[in-house]
Amino acid sequence: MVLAVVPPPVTVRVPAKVNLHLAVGDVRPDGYHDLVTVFQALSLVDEVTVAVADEPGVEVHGEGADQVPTGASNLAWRAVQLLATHVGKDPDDPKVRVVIRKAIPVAGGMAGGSADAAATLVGLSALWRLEISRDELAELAGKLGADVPFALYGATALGTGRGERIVPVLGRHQFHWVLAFDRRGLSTPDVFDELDRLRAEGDPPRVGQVETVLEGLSSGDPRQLALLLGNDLQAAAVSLRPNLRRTLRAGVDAGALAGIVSGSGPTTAFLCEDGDAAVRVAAELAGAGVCRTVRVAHGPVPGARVITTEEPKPTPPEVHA
Ligand SMILES: C[C@@](CO)(OP(=O)(O)O)[C@H](O)COP(=O)(O)OP(=O)(O)OC[C@H]1O[C@@H](n2ccc(N)nc2=O)[C@H](O)[C@@H]1O
Ligand SMILES: Nc1ncnc2c1ncn2[C@@H]1O[C@H](COP(=O)(O)OP(=O)(O)O)[C@@H](O)[C@H]1O
Repeated sequence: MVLAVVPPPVTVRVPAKVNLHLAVGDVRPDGYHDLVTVFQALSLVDEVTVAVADEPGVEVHGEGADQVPTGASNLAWRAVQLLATHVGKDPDDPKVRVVIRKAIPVAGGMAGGSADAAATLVGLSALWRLEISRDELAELAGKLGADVPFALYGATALGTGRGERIVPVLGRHQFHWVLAFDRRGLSTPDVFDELDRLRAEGDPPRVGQVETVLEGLSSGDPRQLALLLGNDLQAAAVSLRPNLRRTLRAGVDAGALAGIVSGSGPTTAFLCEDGDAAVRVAAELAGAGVCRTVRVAHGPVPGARVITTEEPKPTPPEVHA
């Protein structure tokens, strides 16, 4: 008698990111821009469960689920196909179901789709019991999108190249954030295009040196860090969504130390003095009517990691003669 053991589903928790510093170079021949960025992973997380299934596919629930494709263009599904190909499985019949529970706003500049892809890579590595290092997964992740490798590592990190080359930034200080979600998302390529347009017409502001931001981080003083936050894409995001100017002002009026557009936006992120201040700022910002939803978060937090693996449940015994 042989027991056919189906491996149990694997659930992975994966963080959103904010860019504390985002310096954007000129557009390259491949359409990408060279970046120098400092990512921080925040306690706003998606959860992704991967399971062996006869009916493969992706299900999406939660924040913005109706705006996320469930077919082949879902970034998590592209991660399934890429990893399957990499390890010699059939990418068109991977026998996997992916269930995504979203809290990260869709097209919000917080890398939610990238997070789901990174979580899928980590989940499948556990489900398929692959001997594969984080660095090898990061190589694959970079093929899925510029932001995907960071979601594997989490914490705070320096990103260069397209943003996919990651070096950890050490530090033990926690920072407290308020996040304001806008009513609709913004397309990342549209925001980069808008920056190119603004630069062709004039001279939108450019962020300073990354070294000063790294010093601000290591001081652990949110007041110092607040002075150093900067994002070259902010002018472009505000140009496409002028209402963000009002949101940024409202956050500071509510008591935040500084506000910034997160990545390509339109989510705005407000750095606060401490956790209590963040709760107060969130309450006041929510009452100001300048955004759809407000969340409190802290960072840095770890990257994509498995949170549950139930004991294997044997299927009813199959008797082989
Ligand atoms: C802007 C950032 C900042 O962290 O984050 P988001 O705001 O999207 O979360 C990232 O660079 C987004 O990374 P990601 O969303 O993974 O980008 P990709 O899918 O690789 O690229 C989408 C498109 O964005 C533009 N793009 C992206 C990265 C980069 N370094 N230069 C670019 O010009 C290109 O037009 C590209 O076709
Ligand atoms: N798993 C996913 N979660 C969210 N968005 C996804 C996913 N797969 C594909 N997308 C698409 O990717 C686009 C960018 O989404 P997202 O990663 O949330 O935003 P951003 O690039 O601004 O951080 C969205 O328009 C969405 O339709």
